[in-house]
Amino acid sequence: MSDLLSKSPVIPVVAIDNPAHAVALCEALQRGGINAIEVTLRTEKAIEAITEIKKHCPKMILGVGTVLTPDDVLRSEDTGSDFLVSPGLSPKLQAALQATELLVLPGTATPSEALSAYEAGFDKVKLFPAGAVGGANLIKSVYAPMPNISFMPTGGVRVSNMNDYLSLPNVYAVGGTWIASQALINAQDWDAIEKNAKDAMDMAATA
Ligand SMILES: O=C(O)C(=O)C[C@H](O)[C@H](O)COP(=O)(O)O
Repeated sequence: MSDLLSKSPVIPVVAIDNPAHAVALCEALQRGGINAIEVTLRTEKAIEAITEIKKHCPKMILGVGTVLTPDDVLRSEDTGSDFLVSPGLSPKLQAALQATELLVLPGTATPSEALSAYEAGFDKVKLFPAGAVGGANLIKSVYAPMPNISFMPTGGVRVSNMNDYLSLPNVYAVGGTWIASQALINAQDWDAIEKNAKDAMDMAATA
């Protein structure tokens, strides 16, 4: 299960307003070479969109993002998704995340939070909001004292800085909205999303 993300160094973080866009979005990402997606629970129809992807895009590694509550964990499990991502951890959310069989990538912003997440059983965490809390320098600095914890930075990651992160030994992936923004999805600009995906994968190949 922890190898789930090893084939995708880049995770598009998306907010889908219209579930009818979900499959075309995944197909555009896949044409661009990306086979993983994190669909956030930020929109009203997010669960419907996730269900569409699960049904029609079996090769997509499917994550649910913006998981904030125990109820979000249960709703996400019901969709048959592969992994869960949260922007942070609270005691109640942590207990619910410890109870799931799914791969969990909890949000952390400091070394202490990363250590707490590790103690709770999570050795792959997300660093959020990465750019605002120290970026690649922060992740680089914590490698020596905490080499067993690895990070997926999100928040301020773009094609121009993604390799600052991916070149570090304790980064397993980068995530972000720049590949498939809500505006591009709503405009159904699949060509632009395919190009952004391809550019990101081409960049990742040189990390
Ligand atoms: O809500 C969540 O659970 C998230 O996953 C947060 C997102 O990862 C960031 O908001 C992405 O930030 P940008 O790529 O800078 O737009």
